[in-house]
Amino acid sequence: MTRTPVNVTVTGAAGQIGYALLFRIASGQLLGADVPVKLRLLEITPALKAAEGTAMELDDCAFPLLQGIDITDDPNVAFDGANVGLLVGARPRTKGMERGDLLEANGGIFKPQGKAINDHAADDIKVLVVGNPANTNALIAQAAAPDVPAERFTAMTRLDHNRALTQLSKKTGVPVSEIKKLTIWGNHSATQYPDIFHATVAGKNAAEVVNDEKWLADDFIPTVAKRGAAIIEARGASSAASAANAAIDHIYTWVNGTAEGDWASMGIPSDGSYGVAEGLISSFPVTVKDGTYEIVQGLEINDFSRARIDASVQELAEEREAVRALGLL
Ligand SMILES: NC(=O)C1=CN([C@@H]2O[C@H](COP(=O)(O)OP(=O)(O)OC[C@H]3O[C@@H](n4cnc5c(N)ncnc54)[C@H](O)[C@@H]3O)[C@@H](O)[C@H]2O)C=CC1
Ligand SMILES: O=C([O-])CC(=O)C(=O)O
Repeated sequence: MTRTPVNVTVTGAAGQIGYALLFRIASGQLLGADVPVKLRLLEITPALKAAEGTAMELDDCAFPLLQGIDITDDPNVAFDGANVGLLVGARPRTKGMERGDLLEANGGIFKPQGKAINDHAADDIKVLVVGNPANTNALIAQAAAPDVPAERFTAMTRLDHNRALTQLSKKTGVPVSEIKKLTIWGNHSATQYPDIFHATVAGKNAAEVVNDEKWLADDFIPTVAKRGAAIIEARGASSAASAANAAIDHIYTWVNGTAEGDWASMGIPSDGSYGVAEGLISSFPVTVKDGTYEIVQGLEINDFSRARIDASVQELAEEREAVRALGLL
């Protein structure tokens, strides 16, 4: 194999998403079946031993594409030469914590990681933030990396996109493979807006096929937006394999492109499109070609959608103000 390996850095590698993610990266599902990878696992010091255990298991898979594993608790080492950064490790909210406490705790994680990316990553670095609150954590990391093009910092809403695909498939009886152009707008939070008005189901407009605004407002949207909480309730732990799967989908799409006649949802820095304040990392419909994404332009936004997009964007603006007040931007 002569191709130069791609350096993939995963933070929070010993966590539950990390465990579901690393084996798929090493098997070629992140970048392609012919792309060799080197893994860099970043963890906090007390979790290094667990990360070593995962690395031992990776060794034991004898993946032909896996050309090395480094484990470290130093972000400067973890991101040295990184081509892809999957920022999964984050401080989850625990009892008694206010949102502001969470933003502050995560600032302590994403600011130094952003700086390490700025100082050490490869020129083509692509960053996906998974750790919550993903959009605002991405903003913190981006702000700490002024030498990296801002558009390289993205946040994950692909899990929401995939959840919406399945809910729509169940409602219409049409397989997910025949559902296109669905959009998640806004924040990866309960305010997100899954939009089917431009989606197609077996070639027909999805909203017309469904023809049930009550289902849309009272069933579909809350089911998708609150799915994370429903998984925690059912499993006793937050989504892990589905989150890892969405991270794989997000990067695979970013590197290999969207299919003709379809688009994906990505949390990306707003250029002001669709009235989303510039600079906020908000989810948009995007097409991707040659490793570059573009916001789908010209979609008509009806009143139903407008109110919901605005509410989620308002929440993002408030989160930005909160981290700004904490000196994290
Ligand atoms: N955007 C999305 O759609 C989703 C986001 N998430 C979020 O992903 C994050 C990770 O979830 P899990 O893997 O289930 O959590 P987890 O608690 O199992 O693992 C997190 C890992 O991050 C590590 N970590 C903490 N601080 C770190 C630092 N400074 N550097 C490197 N590693 C660090 C911890 O030691 C731990 O091993 C959470 O914030 C969760 O809310 C989860 C599901 C979906
Ligand atoms: O809700 C959570 O804590 C995990 C998450 O982001 C999701 O499953 O969408």
